Amino acid sequence: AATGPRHAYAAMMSDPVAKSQRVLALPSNMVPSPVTSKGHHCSSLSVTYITRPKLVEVVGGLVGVTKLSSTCAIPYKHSASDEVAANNAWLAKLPSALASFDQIIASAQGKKIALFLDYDGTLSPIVNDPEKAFMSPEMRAAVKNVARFFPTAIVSGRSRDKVFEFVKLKELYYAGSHGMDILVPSADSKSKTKDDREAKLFQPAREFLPMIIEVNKSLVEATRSIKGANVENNKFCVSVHYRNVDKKDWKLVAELVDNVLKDFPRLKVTTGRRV
Ligand SMILES: O=P(O)(O)OC[C@H]1O[C@H](O[C@H]2O[C@H](CO)[C@@H](O)[C@H](O)[C@H]2O)[C@H](O)[C@@H](O)[C@@H]1O
Repeated sequence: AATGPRHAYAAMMSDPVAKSQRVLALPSNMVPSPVTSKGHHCSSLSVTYITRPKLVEVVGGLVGVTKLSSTCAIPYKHSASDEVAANNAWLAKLPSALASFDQIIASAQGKKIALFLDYDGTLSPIVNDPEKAFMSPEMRAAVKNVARFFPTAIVSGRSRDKVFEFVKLKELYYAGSHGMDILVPSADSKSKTKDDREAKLFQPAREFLPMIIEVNKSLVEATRSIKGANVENNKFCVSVHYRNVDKKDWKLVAELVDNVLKDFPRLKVTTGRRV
């Protein structure tokens, strides 16, 4: 198993026909683990073999649906040229992985593969109401399919429960609250040890929960008078949405948030898409 990947890679490099026919040897998990019919779990090392065409088919299927989802985004309510410029600068710095798909597949040969997916704007289109950011059945099927071959995680700023409510796939890893709430999927029910069977939970910021509840309350109060502002409790973090706020009040929303945060010096403010 240890030398398999290197041999497969060498074969593909030296033989052009092999590029489309030989198998890739892929260790099956981020953490060494056997692959079961129901997913991945952590107990011993094994290798999953997947052909290059299959790899392209599986990951390409997901990429295809993701492209559809990305282009379905509802047009922004407030168009602004400075925002377009900022977006272009961001894309220049971090070009879309979708444009380099072939390159990614080529460099994946013989490597241990795990998929980390964002939810909003990746698996679901951006919409004005965060409660309605639904995933299409086609996207769910594509994610389910890749998770059969690779450990697949969804990393989101949302609460883990909320993401699961949208995605509904038990075999995935979920990292909610920007990674502060991680759930490792439970293993096959036939697993020998109780530890193996139970899903594993990592919540390194648990001590901050009372503080987050308090900050959520203060933010709701502070933004109450701003039409269109919406506070979303994401368990270990809080989002203040301004997508539906009149553009002239965006600065005010930012000031109100900063003002509340002065009382919580241990918390950090980050920004996202109209959030
Ligand atoms: O880091 P992310 O996983 O991308 O999370 C960032 C925020 O995602 C969600 O908001 C975004 O999607 C909404 C639904 O399409 C949209 O209305 C909003 O404007 C976007 O910012 C989520 O609702 C937030 O809590 C997250 O902070």
